[in-house]
Amino acid sequence: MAPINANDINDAKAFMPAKKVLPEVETDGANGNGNGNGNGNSPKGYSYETLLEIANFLLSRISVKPHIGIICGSGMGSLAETIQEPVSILYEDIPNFPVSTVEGHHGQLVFGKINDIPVMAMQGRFHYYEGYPLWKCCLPVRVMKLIGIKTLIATNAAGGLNPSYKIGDIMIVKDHINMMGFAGNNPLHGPNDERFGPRFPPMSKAYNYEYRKVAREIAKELNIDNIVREGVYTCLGGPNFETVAELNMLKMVGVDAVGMSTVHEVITARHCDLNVFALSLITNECVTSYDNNDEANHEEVLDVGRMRQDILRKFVSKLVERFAQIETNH
Ligand SMILES: O=P(O)(O)O[C@@H]1C[C@H](O)[C@@H](CO)O1
Ligand SMILES: Nc1nc2[nH]cnc2c(=O)[nH]1
Repeated sequence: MAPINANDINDAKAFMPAKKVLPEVETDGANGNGNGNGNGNSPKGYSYETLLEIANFLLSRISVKPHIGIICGSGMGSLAETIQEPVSILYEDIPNFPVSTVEGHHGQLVFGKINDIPVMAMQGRFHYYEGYPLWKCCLPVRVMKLIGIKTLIATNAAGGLNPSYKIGDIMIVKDHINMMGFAGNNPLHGPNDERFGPRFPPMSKAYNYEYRKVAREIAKELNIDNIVREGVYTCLGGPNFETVAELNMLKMVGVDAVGMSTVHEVITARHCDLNVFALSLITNECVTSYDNNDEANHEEVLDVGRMRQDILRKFVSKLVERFAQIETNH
């Protein structure tokens, strides 16, 4: 057969069904799996130098370096409202920074103090389902490291899979299952920059044991230990909530709560040696039976965040205070 050329292809288009307009999704320009830098130029993500520029841009706007970084989960942005002497910087004003596209994620960094401890909070995180490759979802974690953060507190909204969990419970994350990583989608995919961390970072102690112990003590002091649990989290790509069969499979492999974030942030944080604490607010009970007519929805997720905001603010304030003490004693 004669070879086809560009004109043949154009002619062929005339016989195709009406063209679908697809949203722009960032890929690495190689295999389209979203692990690359999003501009098609290299599979690496932003260079160390670009991240340093972002960190320096932020440092030029603040007078005190933060020690603890907080990522606010869906509907949990009010955690950043406990920050005293706040300096807020919109994501859209930060060079090379992604922007938030999800309701319940405000889209700004807030610097200041909680209980006199310098902190920075992400009021809004980035998710894979928004079209960002995983490395880009986690870019702020590396920026935190470059700014001088020692400890990351990641919060998220999650569906409760453990049948003993109730809506409004707070689950201290003791471990995760990296489902997206099983399929090869990992924020550390691509060439490794040793300035951040090793090629093969261990993950068996990802969630700091001492922090978890202190968190359980704080829960008792605040008299909320009846709603505080400890369990295993997993992240799926989203944006759809899970099917009954998927949830039953996850339950079988030991998942207690399911969400769409955190795991890749924690991997990135541990890679660059940040201490990690994470918690999930259980915003809905996962539907694991075909007889149950309930359906998960984002409005409910945001409502439960609002309902629990006072307790979460008190809990996180105490965590910040005690984690900072632990770090000074080390
Ligand atoms: O940012 P998080 O993980 O808290 O958000 C969860 C997962 C989805 O983004 C959203 C679903 O309601 O909540
Ligand atoms: N994947 C997932 N994410 C959530 N975020 C809040 N609830 C849920 C849920 O049930 N599933």
